[in-house]
Amino acid sequence: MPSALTIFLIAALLCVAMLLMLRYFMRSGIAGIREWALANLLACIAFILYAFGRELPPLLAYEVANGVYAAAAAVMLVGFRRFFARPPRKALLAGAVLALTVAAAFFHYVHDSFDGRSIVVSLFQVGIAVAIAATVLRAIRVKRRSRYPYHYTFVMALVVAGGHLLRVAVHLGQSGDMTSLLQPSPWNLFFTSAGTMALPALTLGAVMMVHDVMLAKAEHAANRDFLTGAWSRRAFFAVADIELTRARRSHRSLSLLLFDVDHFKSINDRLGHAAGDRVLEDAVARAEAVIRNVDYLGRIGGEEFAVLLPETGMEDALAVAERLRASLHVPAEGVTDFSVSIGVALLRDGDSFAELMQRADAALYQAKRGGRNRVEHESA
Ligand SMILES: Nc1nc2c(ncn2[C@@H]2O[C@H](COP(=O)(O)OP(=O)(O)OP(=O)(O)O)[C@@H](O)[C@H]2O)c(=O)[nH]1
Repeated sequence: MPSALTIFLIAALLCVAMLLMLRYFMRSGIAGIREWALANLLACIAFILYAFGRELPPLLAYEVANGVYAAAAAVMLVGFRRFFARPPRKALLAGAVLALTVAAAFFHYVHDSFDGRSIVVSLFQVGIAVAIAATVLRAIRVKRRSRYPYHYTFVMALVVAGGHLLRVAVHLGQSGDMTSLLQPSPWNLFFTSAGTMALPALTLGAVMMVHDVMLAKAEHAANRDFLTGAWSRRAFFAVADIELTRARRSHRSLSLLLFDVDHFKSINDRLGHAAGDRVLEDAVARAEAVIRNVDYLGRIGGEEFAVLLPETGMEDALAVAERLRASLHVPAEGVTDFSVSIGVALLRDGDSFAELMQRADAALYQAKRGGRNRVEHESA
């Protein structure tokens, strides 16, 4: 059976490995990574202090080791809070770490009790683990591509909390039987090995979450127009293909709006390219507010956009188009006044997406010829 000393040293090395891995992810600039790295560094120091507890002065082996380990857990929590853009609550956590260190010192100098020290340390860890679980739980409800990293971290935090509660119960029930962290008793070895794995296990969850964010960012960069955030032309055509197949299979309607900013060239010429860019950003932001979140808004060309409306017939599509036209024509602060012309087409049996686009484009052309700032639909 390995000794507690060996377990602490292996755990310290594992924290070093986690630290080196987190160093790689640091360049992503994602919030929280620095704190997770610091937490692993602190845990590594604490494990070394615990490992050599018999050789070191008691102040280092007890108060400093427990204080540093508590700080590691608290900093881990700060990392999760920063990752999810929540206030880090550093002052509160620093106060809690200080209180834990004072309590550990009390159970050393005033009333020397290994049970007492173990119980306060474990209760502190329960609090931190529950706070991590609660922080991650709020984020689980957000729609994501993969929920696994968040579920994993949530469950792992609860397992850590459960493990520490069990340790509290064992210490309460076996008062006096265990006298040191380095004692080779089965319970002690179990809690040492499981407890030292807590921080690395939570770090794995953190790294999976970082990876998930990096994937989401890459996906966004690949599928979204850089200026406006609308679907890029390529991605829009890809989702349109999927929606077309779905509409055919379910015999549901599918409509397409094509809209184009009127006299956009003259906006650029009069006010400059930056003012033109603001019009495009504003057009997308306001159009997003008009359409449903099941609709797709894509930037098809320079100042031309398309909106795909699943399960929408001509009458409803025309109503959406009119709402869109009217809402974009309202002057907005910081953006020059502009209007859009809109062409509307409805998917017909046997249509390809190119044919649907062609008919919407013809309707848009009619709207332009008819005087602009208007909606036209395809001819029957
Ligand atoms: N600011 C800005 N301008 C762009 C961008 N992409 C394309 N353009 C400009 O958009 C203008 C499009 O002009 P036209 O196609 O002549 O259309 P228009 O002036 O809107 O005229 P109508 O559509 O007939 O009302 C061109 O001058 C392009 O250079 C962009 O990302 N930002």
